Amino acid sequence: MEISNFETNIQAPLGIVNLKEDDKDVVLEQKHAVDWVYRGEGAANLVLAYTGSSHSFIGKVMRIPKAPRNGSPHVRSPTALSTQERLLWRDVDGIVSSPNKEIAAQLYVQHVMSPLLGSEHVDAGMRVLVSREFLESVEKNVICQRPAWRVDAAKADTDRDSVLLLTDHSLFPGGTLNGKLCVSVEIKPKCGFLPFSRFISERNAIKRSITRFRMHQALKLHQGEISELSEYDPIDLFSKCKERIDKAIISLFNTPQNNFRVFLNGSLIFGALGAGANSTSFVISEAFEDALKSVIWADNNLRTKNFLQLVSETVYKSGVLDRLLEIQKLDNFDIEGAVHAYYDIIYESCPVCRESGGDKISQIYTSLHSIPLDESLKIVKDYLIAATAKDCSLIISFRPSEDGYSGSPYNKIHLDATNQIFDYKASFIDLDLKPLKKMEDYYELDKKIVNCYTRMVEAERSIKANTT
Ligand SMILES: O=P(O)(O)O[C@@H]1[C@@H](OP(=O)(O)O)[C@H](OP(=O)(O)O)[C@H](O)[C@H](OP(=O)(O)O)[C@H]1OP(=O)(O)O
Ligand SMILES: Nc1ncnc2c1ncn2[C@@H]1O[C@H](COP(=O)(O)OP(=O)(O)OP(=O)(O)O)[C@@H](O)[C@H]1O
Ligand SMILES: [Zn+2]
Repeated sequence: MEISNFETNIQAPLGIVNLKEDDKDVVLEQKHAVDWVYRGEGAANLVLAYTGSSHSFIGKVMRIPKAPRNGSPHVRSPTALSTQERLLWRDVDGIVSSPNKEIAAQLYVQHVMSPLLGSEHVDAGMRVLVSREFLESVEKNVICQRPAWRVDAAKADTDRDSVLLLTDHSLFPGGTLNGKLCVSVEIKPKCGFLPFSRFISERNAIKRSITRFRMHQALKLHQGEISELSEYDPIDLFSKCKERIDKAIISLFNTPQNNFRVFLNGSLIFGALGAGANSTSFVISEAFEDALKSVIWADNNLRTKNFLQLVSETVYKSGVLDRLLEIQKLDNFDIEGAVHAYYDIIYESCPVCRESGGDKISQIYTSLHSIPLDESLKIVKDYLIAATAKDCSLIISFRPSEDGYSGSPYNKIHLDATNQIFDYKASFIDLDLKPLKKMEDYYELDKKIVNCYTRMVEAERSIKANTT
C-alpha cells in the first residue's frame, strides 16, 4: 500500500532517525491503521505488527507507549529527564537534550544497552511520525484483543507525534526462505543470580539463597496476580550447565506465566499475549504439539520435547545469556546498599538510615553517605542498568536451514533427535531505561517480597509441625 510523504518541521534529535521515503519523513495516518495488528503488550507499551505490503514496514513492529487511565499507578511523565537523571546519564550522547522520555530511552538503548549486550542482539529502532487519528484508530482496532485488566489500567497514548518502529523478531530477518517457516521463542528470564552484597541485612539473609523470582512468586500468589507458583528458577537458565538449562526450559513450558511464549510466523502458538498464562494443561500441550507439525520432523508426542531441546541447546551453545548475566551483576550493592546512594544524589536525607535509628549495624549504611557524589552516581547508574537487564526479554527465532552448514550468515544449530539444522538469531527486547524515582519502589518491593516469602515459609513450617 502507498504511504504518503509529508514535509514536516518536526526534527529528530541527535542520534535519532525518523523513517523517511524519498528523503521526506513518512507520516502514518488513519487510513494506514488497518495494516497494524495486535502483537502484545507489557505494563508500559502496546506492540503492533505490520500486515500490509509497504516495504518500509514489512518485518517491523510498532511500540506505542501507554497512558494510564484514571487511578492507575503507572504515571507517565511527558517531560524529559529530571535534573538528577540528566546528571546520572550525562555521558550518554544526546540524552541531556532529549525532548521527552521516549527519545531518551531510545538513546539509552543505542548508547548503553546495545554496546553492553552486543549490537547484533539489539535493535534500538527508528521513529516514525504518526497522526493522532492513526493512534486513535489502532487503539480502537486492537482493544478487543487486549487482556481486560490491561485495558482498564491503560490505553495507547494518542498524545504524541511519533512512535518506535522495531525489527519484528518473531519473523526471520529478510523473510522466510521459499515460504519456509520461522518459529520463535520469547523468554523473560528475570534475575539470574543470588545477590552477594555485604549491604544485605541479616533479617533479609534469605535473599542470598533463594532467587528474587522465586520469592516474588509468593507475593504474586498472595496478591492474586498468579494462580500457581512457577516451576521456573532463573538460576537454572543462567547456570551454563546443560542439564539445568533443560530443566529451566521444561519448567517455563509447564508454567509459562509472562516468562515464555512461542510464535509461528508471527502468530502466537504458546503462552498468552499481553499477559501471563496459566499452567500448561493437557489440552494446551496437545494443541502446541500439533502446531509444531510443520517445524519439527518428529512423531506425535515427540515434537514438543524436541522443540524444547532445540531451545535449550541454543541457549547453552550460544552463550547469549552469559553477557546478560554480567550486566545484571552490575547490581553489586543490592537495593539495600544502592538506596542510600540514591538519597544522596537527590539531595534528600535518607529515610532508611533515619528509621534504623543509628544502631551499630546501620553504620555500614552511614558509610555510604560519605562517599563522593561521583561514586554515588555510579552505584545508582549501575543499579538501573542492571534493572533493565533483569526485566528485558530474549527472542530466539529459528528457521530450517536451506543450505546445511554453509551459505547463510546466521548461526546454526543441529537438533540431533530429528537431524535438522536451523538458522537462528537471538535478540533482546524491552531494554527500557528505568526512571530514577523507581529506586524508592524497588526498596519497598524488596522488603515486601522478603516479608511475604518468609511468612509463607513459616506458615508451611507450622502446618507441617501440626500434622506430624
Ligand atoms: O519488579 P518486577 O520484577 O516485578 O518487574 C516488573 C515486571 O513484572 P514481572 O515480575 O516481570 O511480571 C513488569 O511486567 P508485567 O507488567 O508484570 O508484565 C514490568 O516489566 C515492570 O517494568 P516497567 O514498570 O514496565 O518498566 C517491571 O518492573 P521493574 O522492576 O523492571 O522496574
Ligand atoms: N521487536 C519485537 N519483535 C517481536 N515481538 C515484540 C517486539 N517487541 C515487543 N514484542 C512483543 O510485544 C510484547 C510487549 O513488548 P514489551 O515487552 O516491549 O512491552 P513493555 O510494556 O515494555 O513490557 P514490560 O511490562 O516488561 O515493561 C513482548 O512481550 C513481545 O511479545
Ligand atoms: Zn541511608
